[in-house]
Amino acid sequence: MGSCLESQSKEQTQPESDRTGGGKSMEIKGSVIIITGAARGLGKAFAEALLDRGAKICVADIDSEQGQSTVAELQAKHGEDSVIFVSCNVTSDDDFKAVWDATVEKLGPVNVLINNAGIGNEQEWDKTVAVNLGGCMRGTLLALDRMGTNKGGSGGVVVNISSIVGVKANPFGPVYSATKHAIIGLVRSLGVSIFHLLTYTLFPVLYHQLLFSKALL
Ligand SMILES: NC(=O)C1=CN([C@@H]2O[C@H](COP(=O)(O)OP(=O)(O)OC[C@H]3O[C@@H](n4cnc5c(N)ncnc54)[C@H](O)[C@@H]3O)[C@@H](O)[C@H]2O)C=CC1
Ligand SMILES: CCCCCC(=O)/C=C/C=C\C/C=C\C/C=C\CCCC(=O)O
Repeated sequence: MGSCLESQSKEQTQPESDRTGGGKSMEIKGSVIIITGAARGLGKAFAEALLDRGAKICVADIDSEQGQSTVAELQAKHGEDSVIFVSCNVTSDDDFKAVWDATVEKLGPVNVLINNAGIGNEQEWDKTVAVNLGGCMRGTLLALDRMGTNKGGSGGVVVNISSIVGVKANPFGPVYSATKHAIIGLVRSLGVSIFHLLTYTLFPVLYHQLLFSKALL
């Protein structure tokens, strides 16, 4: 974390209302947005809503078949230049960097990263930590490196997807719940210590999707 906290003293004097990194208000139209885990579910819904508002989207997902199918569907509605698919396992530094580079090359400089990819495997708990928490940490630190005003970037926005069980206990899924609590700790701590980017956390409650349906069967 050392490098991302460089030269914070100047930014710490910024007023709370001016923490977009670049100090500019956010315009969705024309923004370039990477969404992890957007092949389906909530991530796909974010992509649809943002495309409707004029953003350009990179769908970054480990499921290439579903990701390509989703992007074909979205391109049919919004055009080939508006949305791309890049294969990405969020537990891999190399994959994340390749997604960033491909997005810049095909869509332009990135303005927003949405760390949405998540799993709920309580048995293989280390995988759940690696994807849910590791994916958010890796993406947030990469975004700071690529967009941070302290690194010569223009600033930007990172949105990390937590959950209602990130603020409430969930005895049926303690590992999943712990990762969602940790995401809030990450964003809270970044929010008070560095202003090179604007960071948000979302707390969805329940959205019908495949994995959750399977978990209930
Ligand atoms: N569905 C819900 O009601 C809620 C969901 N959430 C959170 O929202 C996010 C999305 O959830 P859903 O859309 O429901 O899940 P989903 O299971 O429908 O979609 C998850 C997506 O992430 C992808 N993915 C999984 N592992 C990956 C990896 N290692 N690298 C890249 N992509 C990977 C999957 O291929 C899939 O496309 C998750 O972080 C979840 O914890 C939070 C609260 C409620
Ligand atoms: C009352 C439980 C509310 C859980 C809200 C939530 O975060 C739901 C997420 C659903 C899917 C997320 C994607 C992958 C995780 C799969 C299952 C998680 C099951 C939730 C749990 O074990 O806590």
